[in-house]
Amino acid sequence: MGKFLKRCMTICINNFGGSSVTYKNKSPMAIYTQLLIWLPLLLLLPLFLLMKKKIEINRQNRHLPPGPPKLPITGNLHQLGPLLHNSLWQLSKRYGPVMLLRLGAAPTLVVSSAEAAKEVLKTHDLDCCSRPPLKGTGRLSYNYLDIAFAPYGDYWRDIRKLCVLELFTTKRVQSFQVIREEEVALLIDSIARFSSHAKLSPIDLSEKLFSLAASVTFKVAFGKSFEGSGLDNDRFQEVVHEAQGKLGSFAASDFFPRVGWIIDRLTGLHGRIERSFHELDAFFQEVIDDHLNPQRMKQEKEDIIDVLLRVEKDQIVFGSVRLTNDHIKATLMDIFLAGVDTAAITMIWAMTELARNPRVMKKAQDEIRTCIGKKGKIAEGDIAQLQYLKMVVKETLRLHPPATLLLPRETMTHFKINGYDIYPKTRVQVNVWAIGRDPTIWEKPEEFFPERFMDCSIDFKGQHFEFLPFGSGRRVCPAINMGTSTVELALASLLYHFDWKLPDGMKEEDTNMEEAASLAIYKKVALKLVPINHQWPSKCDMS
Ligand code: HEM
Repeated sequence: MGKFLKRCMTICINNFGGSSVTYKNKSPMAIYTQLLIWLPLLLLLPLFLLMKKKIEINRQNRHLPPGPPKLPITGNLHQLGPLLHNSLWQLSKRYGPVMLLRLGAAPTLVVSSAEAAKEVLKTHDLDCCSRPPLKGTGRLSYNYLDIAFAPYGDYWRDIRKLCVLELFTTKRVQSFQVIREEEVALLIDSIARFSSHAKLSPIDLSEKLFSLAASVTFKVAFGKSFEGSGLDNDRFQEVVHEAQGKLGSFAASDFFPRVGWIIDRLTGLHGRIERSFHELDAFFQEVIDDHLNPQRMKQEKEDIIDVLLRVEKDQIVFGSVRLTNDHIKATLMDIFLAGVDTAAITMIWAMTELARNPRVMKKAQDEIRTCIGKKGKIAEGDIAQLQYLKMVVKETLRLHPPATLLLPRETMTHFKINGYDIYPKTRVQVNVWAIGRDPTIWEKPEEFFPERFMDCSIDFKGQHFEFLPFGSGRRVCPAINMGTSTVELALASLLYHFDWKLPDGMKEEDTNMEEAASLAIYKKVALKLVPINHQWPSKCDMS
């Protein structure tokens, strides 16, 4: 510091014309002006240097989580493949369960163990329960008016409370039971017709189950089926799919905030997101207008639009939220984007695992057929008895959670995990897919073995950090009951009514298990199985 002051004095003296010759030649006014310029600098410089020194010391003291070496601009992006959860899993084996990457300009914390997940989602839930502002999510959520992508704050708390109290209560979910039973019955009928006409031909179950999830959601949200809606069913499903694809695709502006938007325009992503947004917006506006039409036939039960319009009309203010049409559309967007694929993907993986594990398939069918008998139809009230089926669903979600990395979170404060410093504005990804395969938690983790959940208290409500298909903490999925109700009823009915065979010549071990990425991770190759109408043994066979 002494040396520094001496240098400053020298500079000053030189500038004021320290040599007697120059000094003498200067007017008092010029000297005064020079003083005015340099004196504050002279006084501030030590302060500036002190601060610089402090920042350097702080930087040296920062204890950041380990992570792979980075390239100058792109950071770690080059180390990631199309299946992000898998690339991150491989990297975590090398760098540990708490790992820091830089994806473009975005520091990203990746958590891959149950203990670290508990730190993030429970101990530090409040420090990191915001969402990063991303290109696709911003546009499709009407500028974050939804629940899933809104940043943490009063607005998100109020809109989430409103939806939990009005849309996702047990009572409301039960009120949609009839819809689920009707749609599942239609699916079973269509498969039964197919199997009696095209004997021993495979059916595309992936397509059937996506349609089922979309039809249930459509009816729950809009109060009528595709057929009666006058909307183009195929186009609607396509648009929902496309929107999910856009949310799952790489947007340069999410990683390079200053220049990324140029790349997104050049690659056409910007235009594709806009198109998806406008098509879905037009669908939603059409059904809202239809609900507002005074000539519309009064429905017996309220659908989701009825509920939201009622809240809008009554001007019920939940905290800061006063609903408008954009809030209703953003909520509908969440229900379609978060609800359709997740349920369909779970059913498809469950049927895939059962097809390549005939022992498990038979055990599940025996349970269902014994409990239901020859009643001919499964009602939602029957599901509570089907304990093995529930274990099958859990085992499916352990190995194939649709949201492999949950939804991205963003930190809001500085805190420590395992002694590592985590700074504000860091993205957080919890790799629940990797945790579900952790050999220190799960014996023979790659094996599909539902019995592991027998006499075991582990469930998926967010309290067991080794099993988090619905997330945990403040941002946990608010619609767990709604999601699992469709999955359980559909699976029970498929297993009750049909025996399922692999297509001719195919062995269990040939089943394709490849994954593909969208907003959720789905089965890449469509699941095709042969349905055979179940023949109940005659009385004498049974004896
Ligand atoms: C099997 C079905 C489902 C699965 C596996 C699933 C999974 C998830 C996951 C992992 C999250 C993120 C949690 C986190 O960030 O910690 C989430 C959030 C969410 N889910 Fe689900 N979900 C399912 C069904 C549904 C359904 C049917 C709906 C709506 C009808 C829905 C609506 C939401 C919403 C609105 C959020 C955002 C919550 C927030 O950020 O506050 N989900 N879900």
